Amino acid sequence: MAQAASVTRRYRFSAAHRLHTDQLSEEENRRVFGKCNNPNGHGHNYVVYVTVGGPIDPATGRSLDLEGLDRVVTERVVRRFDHQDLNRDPAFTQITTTGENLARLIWEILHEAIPNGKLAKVGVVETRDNYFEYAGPSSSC
Ligand SMILES: Nc1nc2c(c(=O)[nH]1)N=C([C@H](O)[C@H](O)COP(=O)(O)OP(=O)(O)OP(=O)(O)O)CN2
Ligand SMILES: [Zn+2]
Repeated sequence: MAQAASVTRRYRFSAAHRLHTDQLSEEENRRVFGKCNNPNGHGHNYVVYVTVGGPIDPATGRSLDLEGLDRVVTERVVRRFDHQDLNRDPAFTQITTTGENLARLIWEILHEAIPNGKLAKVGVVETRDNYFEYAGPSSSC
């Protein structure tokens, strides 16, 4: 029986954002999001870790074609977000541009494109100290 393994590949993009939601008043936004609600926004050099898994092909020793993964992530994620204002992205009109939401959005984008349930996890590094992960909807939901 083929053994399963996982591979994690790192990607980068830089983007601006502002933590703000129309569901709260201006004052509540300032209280909840603090300096991250600054109207001028701010930027991050985001690092995205994409983990994919599957059986190891006995002939190649690989569980995944990394070049294929690069194509998908570059076209669908890096090109979409690099040097953009995340708050202007259509996916963020109703949700805040938190790391949690960004990790989930990237997972959803990649889940459509990566076949056979191979996508295991998306990790997003936002700052030196902030790291977010999303691994798909919880089975209990
Ligand atoms: N739950 C979340 N909280 C915060 C998020 C988030 O995505 N989810 N994001 C931010 C900011 O976007 C922010 O830019 C990072 O803020 P902070 O952690 O304060 O970053 P600093 O490096 O400036 O931290 P200091 O400790 O103040 O140096 C905030 N919260
Ligand atoms: Zn931020």
